[in-house]
Amino acid sequence: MLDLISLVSFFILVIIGWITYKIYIWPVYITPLRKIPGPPSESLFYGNFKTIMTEERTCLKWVQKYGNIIKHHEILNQPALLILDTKIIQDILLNHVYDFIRPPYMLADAIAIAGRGLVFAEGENHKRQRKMMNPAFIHNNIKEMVPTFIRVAFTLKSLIEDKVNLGESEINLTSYLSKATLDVIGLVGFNYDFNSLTSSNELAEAYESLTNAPNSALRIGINYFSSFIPSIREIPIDINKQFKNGCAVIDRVSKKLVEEKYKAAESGELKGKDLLSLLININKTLPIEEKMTDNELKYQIMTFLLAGHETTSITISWALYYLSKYPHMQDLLREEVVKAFPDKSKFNPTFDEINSLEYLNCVVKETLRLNPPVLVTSRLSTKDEVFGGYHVPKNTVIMIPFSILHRLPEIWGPTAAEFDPKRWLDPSLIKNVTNFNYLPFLAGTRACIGNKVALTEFKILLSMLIRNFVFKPIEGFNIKRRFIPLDKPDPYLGLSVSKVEN
Ligand code: HEM
Repeated sequence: MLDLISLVSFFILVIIGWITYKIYIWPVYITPLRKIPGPPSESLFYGNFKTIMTEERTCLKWVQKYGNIIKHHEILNQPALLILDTKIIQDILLNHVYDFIRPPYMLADAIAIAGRGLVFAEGENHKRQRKMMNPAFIHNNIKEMVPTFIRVAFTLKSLIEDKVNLGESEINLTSYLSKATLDVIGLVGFNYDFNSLTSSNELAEAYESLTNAPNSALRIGINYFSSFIPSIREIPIDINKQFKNGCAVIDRVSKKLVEEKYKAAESGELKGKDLLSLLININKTLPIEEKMTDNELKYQIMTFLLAGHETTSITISWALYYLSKYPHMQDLLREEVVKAFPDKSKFNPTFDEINSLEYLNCVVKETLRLNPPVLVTSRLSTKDEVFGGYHVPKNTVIMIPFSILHRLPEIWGPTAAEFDPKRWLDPSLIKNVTNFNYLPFLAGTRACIGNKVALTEFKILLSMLIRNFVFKPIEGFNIKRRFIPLDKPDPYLGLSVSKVEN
């Protein structure tokens, strides 16, 4: 009996020792990264992760104190690097892009939802998919999407107008904007009409349940550990059941969409200008070794949804938030839009017309500077590296924090923290801005493939709203930021809305 107790005690001591070594002794005293300056860890569980995601001011102080290469601690206290040095960023994102992969944590669920489409493909697989997909995103194809953006913008405008006409002036715009951009990406991405602005839909519901469930500790824990212990997803609890049901709906609907398009392509009838039709038509012309598989094509559907839906609606939300806070900027933008499109019932801009509006362009750039929906990107080094004279071993997690780079006073001046669209017209400031210190769409080989789609869609939806409505903050309604997984207004963007009378 005593022996059994000793054995169990010994076993427990070994486990405690191993955990202590992994999350305390190694990260603090042994890792080669300990020689790199940085803040002390704030928690054995979160490390400095929460601060990095939510406290830009503290991070800016770290940059002043420790420089552009900062050691910090990730979840479970694991040592990692924050990189703000633009030369090193260029190496990671461009010159040696395939030496840095996405870290495995949090990846299993994302891959279960979106598969190894473009966002989650690595190495040669990514190279092949990207080469094949680039032609679908050329200028001329995006021009063809403009009528769809305008059509959805009119539906959005009518629904908000109906509310205002009913005397409901305080409106939750998050829900409208999210539905509008979902409808847009469904139509331009794979010619699928979610119609979510006006009805419910099983794919929209599955997608919503997977991406917008509340951030409980259990959900985050399962999400994190499922990358290392996949069987966690097999435990029969509600969170896992919902997850599996959601993935099953996405799989079934995406498969059907690809099959239908394949059939149309075989009989030579696939004339659609949506991205999936373009991809299938491009795929037909490629040699076998460059072709996308059926599964890869199916994965792109969810990839477009995940990458292109909320990112765009959140950007419009923040723009409206700032414009409601600063009415003179809202007036300036409205003047520009009214001047370009005097008759609001015939708002029908072309791609070139909408992109020629100077102040609108400044508003989108400034919104994406202060509130890039993707706050940070992470990579894992697959080789030993030397950064700024420091040895960085293989398997180091590296974070590039866009929101901090976008607020550095040495680039953006003393008003870096303020929303000021006109800064983009100041040549002395703009000369400091490069592809590797202003990164709302990333840069280099893995930069956002949909950035022109997003910018044009943003401009058309925002112009439609500003042309038709006046937005003001609701007294006493406090809007905060929810940082994870994307930086969005919390609890939602609620604004007081009235009609522009003439
Ligand atoms: C304002 C809207 C958008 C923002 C701010 C944005 C931002 C980004 C960022 C930062 C990345 C790089 C992520 C990383 O590697 O960690 C990215 C990648 C990507 N985005 Fe976007 N995006 C937006 C809209 C869109 C749209 C509309 C689409 C599709 C039509 C799209 C498709 C993609 C894809 C496929 C990738 C992966 C590219 C690759 O790895 O080669 N995005 N986006």
